Amino acid sequence: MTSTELSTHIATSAGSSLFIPAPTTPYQGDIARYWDREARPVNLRLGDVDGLYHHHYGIGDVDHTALGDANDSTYEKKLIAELHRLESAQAELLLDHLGPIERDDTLVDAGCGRGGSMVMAHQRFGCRVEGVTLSAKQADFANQRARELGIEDHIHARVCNMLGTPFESGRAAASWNNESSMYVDLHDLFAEHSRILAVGGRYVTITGCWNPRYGQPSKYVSQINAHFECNIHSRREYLRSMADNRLVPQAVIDLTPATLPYWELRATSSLVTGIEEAFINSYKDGSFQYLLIAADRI
Ligand SMILES: C[S@@+](CC[C@H](N)C(=O)[O-])C[C@H]1O[C@@H](n2cnc3c(N)ncnc32)[C@H](O)[C@@H]1O
Ligand SMILES: CC(C)=CCC/C(C)=C/COP(=O)(O)OP(=O)(O)O
Ligand SMILES: [Mg+2]
Repeated sequence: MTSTELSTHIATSAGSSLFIPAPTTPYQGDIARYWDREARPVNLRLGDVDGLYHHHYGIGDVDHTALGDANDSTYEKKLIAELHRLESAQAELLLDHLGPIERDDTLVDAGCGRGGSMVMAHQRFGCRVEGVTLSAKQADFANQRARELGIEDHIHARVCNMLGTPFESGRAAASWNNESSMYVDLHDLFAEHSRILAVGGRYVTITGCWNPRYGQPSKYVSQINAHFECNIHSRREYLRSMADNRLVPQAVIDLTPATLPYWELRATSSLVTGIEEAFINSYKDGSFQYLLIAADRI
């Protein structure tokens, strides 16, 4: 039994397991503080559009007819709605790859943020969704949104290290990391997903990863790491760590071309955060890729 498994979950019998949380590190304390303090307009203004708050990026073609004339007084509002639509389209694509999910299934969102993807998953499948985040502020926000929507019986966010969750082994029908895998060691991560997933369950991640064909992380990838205090992994590490933990890829989709229109539109908005050029340049020079990987737990 790996140290992660031992420190994570000492099961005595169903329902009476003794849960010992995975150790947290000073780094995870910093990440918790980052997200507790985060309040960027680019995230809050987009979430205000329909109450789905995301901390991930968009995919798909920009609907320029929806934007209208850039000189129109309503243009900024339409641009925010369009950026948000593209971010919600990204979550829809992730959900498309979870496979057949029943109302009595349980899903796990590892690194759930303010819970936008959790709400979308429940609205699509009618199932239960458990989310974990290091940020108490995010967990509270997500649970408040669930109460406002009257779905608090179905979705729940908690402060918990995704490397050591309290969830029973082999019970999750599907689980995912939506732009949250770059904060943890992938072997530890996929060992925990492999533990909580049912045999035949589905794991999905949408992530940015550095491209081994480029050679090493580029300066743009380093800028993104510094901006978010994260540690972007290579595409090779994802596939190797999955294989070592009984996760066999069913689909690997390069979403790089699909995310560029979002970034090019975002770079024209008043909500820029300064990281836009690093994403655009790294996608264009091939050093960075935006991938969806869907894998079966065998
Ligand atoms: C970029 S946000 C993505 C949020 C969400 N997946 C979404 O798509 O909106 C990254 C999330 O990962 C969470 N996170 C980072 N490291 C974590 C860890 N070790 N355990 C649990 N959550 C973690 C952060 O708290 C944050 O909620
Ligand atoms: C693809 C990669 C490597 C992403 C890193 C993880 C991350 C911080 C995503 C966006 O969060 P956000 O929506 O809070 O960021 P922003 O403020 O830029 O919109
Ligand atoms: Mg954002």
